[in-house]
Amino acid sequence: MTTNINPRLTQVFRFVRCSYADGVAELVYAFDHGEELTERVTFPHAPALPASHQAAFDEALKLLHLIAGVSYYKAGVPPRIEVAGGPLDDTTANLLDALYLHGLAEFAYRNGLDLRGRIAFPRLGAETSTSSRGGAAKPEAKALSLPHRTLVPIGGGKDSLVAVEAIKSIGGEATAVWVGNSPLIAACAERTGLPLLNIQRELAPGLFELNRLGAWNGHIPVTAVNSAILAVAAILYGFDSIAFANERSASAATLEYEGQLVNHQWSKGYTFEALLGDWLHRHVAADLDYCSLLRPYSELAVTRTFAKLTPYFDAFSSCNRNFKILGPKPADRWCGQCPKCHFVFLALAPFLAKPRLLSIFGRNLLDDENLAAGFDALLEYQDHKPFECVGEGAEARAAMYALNQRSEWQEDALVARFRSEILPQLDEKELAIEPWLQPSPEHRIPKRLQPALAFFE
Ligand SMILES: CC(=O)N[C@H]1[C@@H](OP(=O)(O)OP(=O)(O)OC[C@H]2O[C@@H](n3ccc(=O)[nH]c3=O)[C@H](O)[C@@H]2O)O[C@H](CO)[C@@H](O)[C@@H]1O[C@H](C)C(=O)N[C@@H](C)C(=O)N[C@@H](CCC(=O)O)C(=O)O
Ligand SMILES: Nc1ncnc2c1ncn2[C@@H]1O[C@H](COP(=O)(O)OP(=O)(O)OP(=O)(O)O)[C@@H](O)[C@H]1O
Repeated sequence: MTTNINPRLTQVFRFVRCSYADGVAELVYAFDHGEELTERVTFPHAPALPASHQAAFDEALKLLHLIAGVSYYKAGVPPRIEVAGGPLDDTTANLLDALYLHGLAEFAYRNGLDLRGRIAFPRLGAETSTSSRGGAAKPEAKALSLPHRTLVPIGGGKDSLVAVEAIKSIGGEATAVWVGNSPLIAACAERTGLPLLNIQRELAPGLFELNRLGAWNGHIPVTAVNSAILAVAAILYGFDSIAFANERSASAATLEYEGQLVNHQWSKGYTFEALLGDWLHRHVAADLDYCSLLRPYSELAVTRTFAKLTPYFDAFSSCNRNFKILGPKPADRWCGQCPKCHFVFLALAPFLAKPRLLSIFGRNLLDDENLAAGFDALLEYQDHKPFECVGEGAEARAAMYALNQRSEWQEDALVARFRSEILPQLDEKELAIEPWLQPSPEHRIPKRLQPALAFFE
């Protein structure tokens, strides 16, 4: 299909319509009056929806349409946004304005764009005074008596597997769910021993055509898209909670640029979690909880816990090169070249026997001088943190410092380089690993799941 317009030259991005039938959601978008772009999400073995759940389902589907539009909007970033159903209430417009601005901040930074003041979802009462915009705050939606069971999304990496085992440790009823057709994620999901749910997502083919025509391109907040898909799934299949595995460190910005914080992982952060969690309570169901089970923990606290989960060692991978839709994937599960491989190696090293770690990665990344620049960026030494899902610079430094004190690591090329070149510029009092292992009190985990936090002690 050709869309034969250059989206960079368009004036309006249109949320045209969304529909659902027989397990398939269709989400339709267009630029100006150009050809329609249709994304499809397929829910397997979808049960019939009880009439009492229809309104909640429609709200969740509408939000999925609005959130998934970010993949297409970014191709042109035109000055105006139109929503077929009409203007949005304030909470919905606030959620979307924030998601598109912050979730596309890396995209904007890398393309030299400034989206501030450009993204404005149409909102009720916007044409009248600002103080009365959107009318009175919407009360909570009614509770749907959703079954006490949890959707646990699986990403193929360590974090979601830790969340699975934490829920299993309290005998919680849970289903391992994943979006897309990655065999690696499927293998991890199967390894959990939980019931499985694999939802398919097909981007509009026209997007790839737009990319070939020179559309704007770059990172999108994919966790928000997956979250909205799972909110629809929770109502459809009957789950009262969605427990992501987004660690505390995900809220930390990658860099600051002209007064704006740019966070590659924005939709994994706490601000988005709170916005979406509150929105679901108000618009969908008072008893549908959206949270991250790992929110109190740093990356290092998570890797310490994961280091005990040996049955997953030959199945998991955090290397995002495995998850590309197009293009080559690594020959084995770890490419060894990307920031995720570097960070996970470094963050697991203080908690795993060295031979075990080397057998997971097939090599010793800390003994390879060619990788110095990659590890420097993780330490925020002469560079900013990479645009990837990696921990904070300070926790990477704490991990490296811990290795520098271990005889089995001390002589490896990049640990020795840390000692001679970087350490003299640091304050050793700030390099202890222990503070990173302490949980923070900030989280939105529902009472029913809170006992699972004991798994991290
Ligand atoms: C796998 C990956 O890292 N992909 C990023 C990469 O995309 P690339 O062009 O190399 O290949 P594809 O992933 O195959 O994508 C093809 C095109 O499709 C567009 N696209 C893809 C998925 C989607 O949901 N919407 C889309 O519009 C994409 O723009 C490509 O042109 O580079 C892209 C540009 O920087 C990234 O956007 C791709 O990231 C994927 C959306 C992705 O799934 N990435 C996750 C592995 C990821 O980064 N997760 C973050 C979550 C952060 C968050 O806030 O959600 C993380 O773990 O930190
Ligand atoms: N394809 C997917 N389907 C459903 N959820 C996903 C998918 N990819 C990632 N997620 C979820 O998004 C969250 C963030 O992903 P992330 O990549 O950080 O986690 P991970 O893959 O479990 O661990 P790691 O950080 O080691 O890669 C996790 O809860 C993960 O389960």
